[in-house]
Amino acid sequence: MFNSLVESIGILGRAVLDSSPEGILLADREGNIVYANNSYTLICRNDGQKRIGQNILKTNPYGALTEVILTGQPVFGKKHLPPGAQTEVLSNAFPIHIDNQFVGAIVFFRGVPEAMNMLDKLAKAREDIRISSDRSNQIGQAIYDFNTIAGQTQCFKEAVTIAKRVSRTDSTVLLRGESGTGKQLFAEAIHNNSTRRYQPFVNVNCAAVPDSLLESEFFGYEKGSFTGAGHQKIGTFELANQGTIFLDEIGDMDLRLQAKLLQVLQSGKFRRLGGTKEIKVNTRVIAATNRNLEELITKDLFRIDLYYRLNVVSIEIPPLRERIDDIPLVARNLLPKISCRVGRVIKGLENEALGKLANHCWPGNIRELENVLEKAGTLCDGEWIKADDICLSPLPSQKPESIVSLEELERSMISRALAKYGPSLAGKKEAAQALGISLTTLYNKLRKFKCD
Ligand SMILES: Nc1ncnc2c1ncn2[C@@H]1O[C@H](COP(=O)(O)OP(=O)(O)OP(=O)(O)O)[C@@H](O)[C@H]1O
Repeated sequence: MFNSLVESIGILGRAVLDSSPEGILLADREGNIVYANNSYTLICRNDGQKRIGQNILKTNPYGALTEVILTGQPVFGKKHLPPGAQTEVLSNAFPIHIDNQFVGAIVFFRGVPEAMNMLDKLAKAREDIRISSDRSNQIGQAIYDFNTIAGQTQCFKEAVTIAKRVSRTDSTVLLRGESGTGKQLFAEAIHNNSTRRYQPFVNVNCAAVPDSLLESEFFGYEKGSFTGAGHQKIGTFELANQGTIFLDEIGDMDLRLQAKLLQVLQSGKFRRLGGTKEIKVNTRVIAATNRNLEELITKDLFRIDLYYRLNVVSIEIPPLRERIDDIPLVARNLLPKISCRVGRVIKGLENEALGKLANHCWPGNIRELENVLEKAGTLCDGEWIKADDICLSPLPSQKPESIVSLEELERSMISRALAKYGPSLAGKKEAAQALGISLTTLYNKLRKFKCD
């Protein structure tokens, strides 16, 4: 068995085994060592040639090779100090079969420090993969550019002109306008028209992330910095480095974080939570709000210094009711999107349908128009939307002289107040105050009208 196994290795087999950086020992089925490669000698600092002919069951009764000889089963990741060796090794050993006959076993091993080093590299590679997949999940895509923003009315064109101008600079921009007017669209278009367009565009909705998590969302954290921080997290400011961060609903940010944000805007530097290293970023900031920041300042809900810092260039996006003439153009622009959503081609709107849209006051702006058209596209039976396909929520301003029920009036005022102040808790508080009712009453009415 001894000689036949040695012969079976052949010249090529020896050359291959000798070139391996792993230590290798081969034993026949009785445990007699028939081969040791060069790396065996280097790793164990023990002459491999002297081991040939020794029986592994006697010389190393607890090693991986012995275990395979005794059980016929492979052994993985066994840590062990071989006899005569000066360092522990980490071994994988396998049985060898020829013509279905168990003829012996082979062990591959590395010195533990070297194996640990490889495990470290593996862990690092895993972490790199996790971080980059985290990044790709968080980095949004800026799709829109100025060609896709529809609007021909004077007030709208003025907003677009300022946005185009500012896109060529690195200035901080504050986009203002009611909910659904297209602030996000403007932010994307500014990024895509800037020299940063091939860099990340990262979108953070300050109202959607709980205050307690917003800080770590912005600045990231180090592993172990708090219970549950099992790994390092890169914050959105760092993810947006060289690119643009879009801080949507900035008026809903909590005061403590406003102070931190101001500090970062002033210095361009921050530390991850639990971190000691200062991280410097070159991130362009575009903020947006549908709240009245000046009013929030008077109520001590928004920092005046942050306001000045953000308000370097302010762009007011007009509500749709102030650009009713744009409705045919905007609706036409929305039709390809609507066609995709409803699953068939909608070619356009009949004139009567357009007239009906022009008589509405659009508290939800273009987002509301988009929803109305989607519903109409679903209901219409041809390729053209008719007036009857259009369902608008009843609003008193549709026809000034028309009389509507008190319930309709109430519903409409609530939806206007929410469109003005936003759907967040802070927005609802303000809406309730403006409507002269308590927050609880507002919630009850929202439940009643099923519009919460
Ligand atoms: N000029 C436009 N042309 C075509 N579609 C538009 C236009 N402006 C906005 N939209 C569409 O209207 C919807 C609302 O736009 P967007 O999200 O940018 O509004 P917003 O002002 O950021 O709203 P919010 O304050 O609620 O976050 C989006 O689906 C957007 O694609």
